Amino acid sequence: MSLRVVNIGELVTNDPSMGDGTLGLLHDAALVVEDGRVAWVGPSSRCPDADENLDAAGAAVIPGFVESHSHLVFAGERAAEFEARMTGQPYAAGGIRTTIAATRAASDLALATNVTRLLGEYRRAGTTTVECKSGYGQTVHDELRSVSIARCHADDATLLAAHVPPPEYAGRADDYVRMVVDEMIPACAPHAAWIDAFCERGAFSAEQTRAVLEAGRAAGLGVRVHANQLTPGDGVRIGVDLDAASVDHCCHLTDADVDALAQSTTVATLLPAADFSTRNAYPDARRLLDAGVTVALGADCNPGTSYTTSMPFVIALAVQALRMSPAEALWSATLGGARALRRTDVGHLSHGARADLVLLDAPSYLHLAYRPGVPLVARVLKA
Ligand SMILES: N=CN[C@@H](CCC(=O)O)C(=O)O
Ligand SMILES: [Zn+2]
Repeated sequence: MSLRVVNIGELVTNDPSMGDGTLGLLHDAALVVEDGRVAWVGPSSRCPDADENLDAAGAAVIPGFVESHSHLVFAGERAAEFEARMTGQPYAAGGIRTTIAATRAASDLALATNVTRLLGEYRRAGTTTVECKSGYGQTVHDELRSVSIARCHADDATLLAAHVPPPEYAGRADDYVRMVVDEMIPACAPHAAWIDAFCERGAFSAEQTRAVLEAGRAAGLGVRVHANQLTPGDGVRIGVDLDAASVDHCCHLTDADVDALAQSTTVATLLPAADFSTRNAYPDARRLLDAGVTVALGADCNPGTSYTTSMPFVIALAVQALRMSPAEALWSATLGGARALRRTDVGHLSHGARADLVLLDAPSYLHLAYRPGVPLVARVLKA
């Protein structure tokens, strides 16, 4: 089964060998998909035949967005906490416990239904690859069902074993970490691809974070970290030490953190929608980019700090608030996300890539940032 997409006004391939600049831009282009993969890319006038035809009518086509950071396995919502924040309360990691209580009380069906609802939102807004974390259970039983639901519905499942010490371990975070290492990781690792921990005041210390990540890595999981979100700390350093695929948030970095990232293969994943919704400091994206760090952008959908699934919104925010160029922002939301998940098959439209295409209701990808808040995703094709 093959499909050809013709009359593409502007095609973003993210392959510099195929077109102009880092985005590998082509104009008046066409693309052929065979068995879910990109089989041919070139000028529309020379496009080979295919079983089916799709006329893009001069619109822009981009790779599907790659979301490398989401928390979709949860019950309930926290609009009241949001209102309190918007009227003066600071965000603190403790709000996570509200969602832990609701998630523990929810059925598997309710949790899975929430995940598929949010994945549908992501898809309609152009996202074709989604990593999904557990983390609102924080018992062996609840993390196991959370990570199993994540694996069943999302592309990549992450065991966020250390999100916040749950209420029954209040004041005993070391005991909680011991339970995670001895019981939770052995039970859950077979169902996940990644281990994650929230290294932050009010969540887990540097030593506790390292213990959880090392145990996850020893169980065969790749490493990712919630690092340096609310305060400066050791999360980035630990992530780089453990060859994390990604350190996420990165709002409070020292020069040493930036240098360490620049000399590593660890991606810095920026989540500006969380900073927008908490009114916290944005990360310094320019400092990271100028130092040569690979930067990804994610929406971080979760009920506490970032209840959005819109990567176009994140791109617009990255351009305005993080001072990224429109091209940098699109790259970071597509191929940057793929790098953060250590995937080579998504985030670009080179020959052989998974055919994840987004047709925009716009002549250029620039409109994603130029027309903020406007639903420009006209059609989404996954594989
Ligand atoms: N930072 C920790 N985890 C989430 C927030 C979770 C919550 O507040 O429920 C985040 O990525 O922003
Ligand atoms: Zn998160």
